[in-house]
Amino acid sequence: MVVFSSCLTNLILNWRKPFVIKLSGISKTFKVAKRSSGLKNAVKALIRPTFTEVEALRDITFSIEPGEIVGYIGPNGAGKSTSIKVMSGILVPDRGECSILGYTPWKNRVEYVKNIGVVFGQRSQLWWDVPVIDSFELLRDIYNVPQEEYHKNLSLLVETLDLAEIIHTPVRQLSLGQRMRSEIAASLLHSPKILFLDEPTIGLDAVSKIAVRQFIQTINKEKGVTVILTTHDMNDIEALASRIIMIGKGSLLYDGNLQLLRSQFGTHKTVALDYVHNDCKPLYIPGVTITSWSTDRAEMQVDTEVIRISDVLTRLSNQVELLDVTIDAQPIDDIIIQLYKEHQIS
Ligand SMILES: Nc1ncnc2c1ncn2[C@@H]1O[C@H](COP(=O)(O)OP(=O)(O)OP(=O)(O)O)[C@@H](O)[C@H]1O
Repeated sequence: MVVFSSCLTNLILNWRKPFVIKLSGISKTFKVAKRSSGLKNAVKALIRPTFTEVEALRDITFSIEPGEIVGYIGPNGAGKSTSIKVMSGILVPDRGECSILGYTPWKNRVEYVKNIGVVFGQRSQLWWDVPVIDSFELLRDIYNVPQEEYHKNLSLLVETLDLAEIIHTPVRQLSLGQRMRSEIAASLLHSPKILFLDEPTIGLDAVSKIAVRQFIQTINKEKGVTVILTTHDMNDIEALASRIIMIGKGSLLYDGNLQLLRSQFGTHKTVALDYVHNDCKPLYIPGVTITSWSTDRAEMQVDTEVIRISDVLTRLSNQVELLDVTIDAQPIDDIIIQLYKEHQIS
């Protein structure tokens, strides 16, 4: 299994480090009513309902240090949102322990939530019909934020998230990107130490995505906020997270460094060559898959576990006069898909 050695190494390395988040053996099963189509079956289900169980989380264990940005990834239905709900105290797990800043999230909830911020990209914590600023003021009162702290945070958030022009607009009139920036601001008004972001860039255009990413980096660097980020966008992960935790079908599949994941699993490189006009046919080289070949340019995938790039170039330079070479690492998306396939969770 790939939970693997890096997981074990992490556990050993982190043995004595302080943790802000520690999950140990967290499991959660949902009981779902079975429904078949047709009126007869609907009546039957009403009289004698039958249930099936969905194991959303199975024995999830990991720890996170203060100031980390962790990418929490996995395919649809993997259990990411369920994990975030457990960590933010919305859901109580069936088994296992969870300690966040010394709190058990689903106990002492009122005190606990003063320390965390949560953004669900698909749901809003803002009041739909009132201007953004009114929601902010309500949240200030709910979290009991002192006036001075509130105003300091508000002006910083308005400036960095570019909210000045939309703060008096009712939420229902905002674009998705404007709403998301307001949601993120709302989650930070009470100066939380930990921020849970569940798909914060979903549906955003490229400019808004970059703005959200830059902001996450800023609050992490300048305020030391620990960030747990779930996303399907690997660009978010590459831009923000040096560590990823990957789950699939409720189980932990990988916990480790993004670069390590690349070097362990990213064994394919894309090589493009430009050469002096030449009519020769492509060479067969084990470990090399030619994806295009013309009289002055060739593109290929090289499996670096089979052959080194330098050996490929030496063999090809015997055949053509090289003008230019471009080598691209395997995109992280491909590596992730490969891992999902290996675990049969795609
Ligand atoms: N309230 C619920 N009742 C029943 N089943 C649920 C409930 N919430 C989640 N599940 C199930 O638990 C599993 C994990 O769901 P979860 O929403 O945590 O996945 P996810 O990784 O966040 O997926 P996505 O990327 O699609 O948002 C899924 O099979 C889902 O159908």
